Amino acid sequence: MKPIPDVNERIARISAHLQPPKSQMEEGSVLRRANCRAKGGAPGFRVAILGAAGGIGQPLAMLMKMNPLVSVLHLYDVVNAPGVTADISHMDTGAVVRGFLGQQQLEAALTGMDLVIIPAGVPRKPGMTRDDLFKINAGIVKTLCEGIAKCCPRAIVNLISNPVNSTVPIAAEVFKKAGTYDPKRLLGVTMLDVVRANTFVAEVLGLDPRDVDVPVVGGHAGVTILPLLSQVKPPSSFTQEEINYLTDRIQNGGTEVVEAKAGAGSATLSMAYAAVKFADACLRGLRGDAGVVECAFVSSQVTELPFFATKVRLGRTGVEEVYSLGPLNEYERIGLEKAKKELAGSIEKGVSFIRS
Ligand SMILES: NC(=O)c1ccc[n+]([C@@H]2O[C@H](COP(=O)([O-])OP(=O)(O)OC[C@H]3O[C@@H](n4cnc5c(N)ncnc54)[C@H](O)[C@@H]3O)[C@@H](O)[C@H]2O)c1
Ligand SMILES: O=C(O)C[C@H](O)C(=O)O
Repeated sequence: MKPIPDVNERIARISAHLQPPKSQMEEGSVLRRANCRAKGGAPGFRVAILGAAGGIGQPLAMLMKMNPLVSVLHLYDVVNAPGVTADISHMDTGAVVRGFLGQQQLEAALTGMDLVIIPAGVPRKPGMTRDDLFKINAGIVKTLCEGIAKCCPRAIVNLISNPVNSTVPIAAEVFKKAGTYDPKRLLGVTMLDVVRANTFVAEVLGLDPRDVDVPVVGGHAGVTILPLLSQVKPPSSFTQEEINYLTDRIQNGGTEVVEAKAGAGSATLSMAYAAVKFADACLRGLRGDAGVVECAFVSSQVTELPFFATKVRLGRTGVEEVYSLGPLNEYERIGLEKAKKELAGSIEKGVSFIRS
């Protein structure tokens, strides 16, 4: 009897025809593949998830395997990647799945990727702030971004690991050091704040959440999460009591889940949903779809801070336009000042982690 090849070997054989020529991994490859795709020729984009065996990583991997824009899905983790890969690879959807375990396989996981999604790192427990995760997650994000700079410097990066307000500046500094920084390609994922805001506002208004659009700006921690309720679509008015309730619930949505999970981690399922919604928007932008607009924490000139979350337009090169805040009411202006004060410190902490 012939020996049975391992999962990666079998997947590698099946998918050998999907490997793009080396030249396609360079600049312009995204455009060429997207153009092919529009004609029904090539099968889609190459996506890596770093931290794929985690609470977010697993459902995120499952949902990305279901995304028709994805042709190749690389699942990297320092533990359990083979099991998750074997499991996800049995789904009868188009994307070919490959698993990568441990630091020595990081480069293989990253080579040729169009989009890298990073949910690697430790989550909060009750009583902790997101900043309490800095000590561990800063180093993890640094190492992973060094790999990206080396192996897929043109990839779009979706950074989920907390504290996002500091990990995005860390990633930017790593890329600057490597000479590969493109601010249009680095995005901190704040989509869960928008998802929550849409849900909670819809509850108050008695609407279907799918019909509600709440811009959430600033950053991704406590008072830096600033919902702009004056700009809700469809246009709506709220009592001051509703504004206080909604702002507080949106700002503390993460803590609500951390406390409910009572030590077993933070939001994973709603986060995987939000991450896929955001990644799908990035892929549609890469494909060349018009009018793809989402909120994200990006390099920005909207305020005096170097990074800020606002609505951005996503396109073939990543963030193609960063929208301004629009008209704010007095309540939101006060919230903005508080958000900026806290954000400034978190951004500086991330920058100094790499520079000093
Ligand atoms: N941006 C957001 O809105 C948002 C929402 C929820 C959670 N998060 C953050 O996402 C992160 C992950 O949360 P989780 O619940 O999935 O945690 P988890 O502990 O369940 O999973 C994290 C995974 O990362 C892996 N990992 C650790 N070090 C790694 C490394 N060096 N390289 C690759 N993988 C590594 C772990 O093995 C684990 O599988 C946390 O920092 C959490 O705070 C962010
Ligand atoms: O709250 C957390 O620690 C996780 C995440 O940032 C969230 O908003 O759910």
